[in-house]
Amino acid sequence: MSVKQQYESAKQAYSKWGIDVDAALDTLKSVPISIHCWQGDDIGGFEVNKSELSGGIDVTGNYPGKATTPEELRADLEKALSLIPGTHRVNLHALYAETNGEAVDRDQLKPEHFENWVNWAKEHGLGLDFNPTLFSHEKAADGLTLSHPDEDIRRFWIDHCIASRKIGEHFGRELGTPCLTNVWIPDGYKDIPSDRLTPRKRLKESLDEIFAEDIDEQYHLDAVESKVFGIGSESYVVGSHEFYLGYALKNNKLCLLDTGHYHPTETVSNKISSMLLYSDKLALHVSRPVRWDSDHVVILDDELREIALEIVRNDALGKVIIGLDFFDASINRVAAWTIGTRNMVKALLYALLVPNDHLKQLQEEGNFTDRLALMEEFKTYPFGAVWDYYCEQMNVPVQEAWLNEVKEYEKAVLSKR
Ligand SMILES: C[C@H](O)[C@H](O)[C@@H](O)C(=O)CO
Ligand SMILES: [Mn+2]
Repeated sequence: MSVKQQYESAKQAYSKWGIDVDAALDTLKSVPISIHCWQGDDIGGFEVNKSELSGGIDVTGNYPGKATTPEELRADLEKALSLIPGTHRVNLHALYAETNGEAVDRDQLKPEHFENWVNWAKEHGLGLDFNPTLFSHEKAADGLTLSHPDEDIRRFWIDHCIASRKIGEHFGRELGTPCLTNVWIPDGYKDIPSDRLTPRKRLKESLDEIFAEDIDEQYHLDAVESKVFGIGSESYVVGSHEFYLGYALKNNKLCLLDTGHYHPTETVSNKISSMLLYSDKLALHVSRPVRWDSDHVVILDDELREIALEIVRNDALGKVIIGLDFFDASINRVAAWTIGTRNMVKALLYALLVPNDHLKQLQEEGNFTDRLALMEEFKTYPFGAVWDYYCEQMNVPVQEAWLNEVKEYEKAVLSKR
């Protein structure tokens, strides 16, 4: 049977439950995933005075062929994007600035340092998102930035974040789609603090300065990302979940939930509905923590499906901004992007093909037997046939055919680096 014939047969199975598969695919096409550029070069960036990766995060593995120039990184992203169905976005960090060999410190960064990225995004019809980089820098050597006791260091990072918001606004104006600029800081302590409040007060004051200027939401959105611990900040993180939840609600900012930034049995899927009762929008960094915030490539596991279900069944596709955050240097990096992003899109498709309203009704009626039975049966409905058809329609390889393309790219391009 052809992909189309299998699709037609799958459509019939879903139509029994009133699910319009064609409409689901139309919806899916309109959902952008923000693909993080940093999977392509192990969060190295292109700064002239490059520092080692710091901030309590780590990339392990030494698979050959990582991008070492902006041109290589963009070429690798293009390859991955050609294997992922849909129109997506690319998420940049400040350390991906291009400064023509001149050392420009982060507080001095300007939109012009990202012109190549903007032109490239225009050429490929992509939106851009942005992150100030508050790690891998001598002024973050002790793991403190916006909450630092030293005023000069704080000033430097505040200015960097202000500069980053202007860069994000520029992206939004140039590309006609708002840029999400997300602030994540590594600040915290290895051992038990004697004062948890003072650093948090300083962080709050720094954020107030950073966000003092309003930027039109048509071009730019602000997000803040919390964390539970990092390497070297095991006992205390200044920007905890509660800190940013409070800050975001009070100041009309987006909370960004990274799926690797919570206690191991705490799930982001269970937070989305609560948070959307109090904010119009929130943002995600979808990652895969293995025992810690290890940033493994996203797989189609239960939690990914549950996150997608929470977004879809709560009618929140326009409210939850979906970004990815993983970095694995032990496998082909183009494959890592492709696997992780295809899985995110697959999870959304899965969620669109579940009779969500019927299942909600069953719960309201207290019919938990039918609820469980159907939720389980839908796991093996012919979702794969719909996915294959979607890939074919979107002119990207069907099933594992993309892997051969990555292997050819590795042979022709990556292996020559
Ligand atoms: C590089 C990313 O911005 C960084 O991973 C941050 O988002 C994070 O999740 C830190 O743990
Ligand atoms: Mn993150």
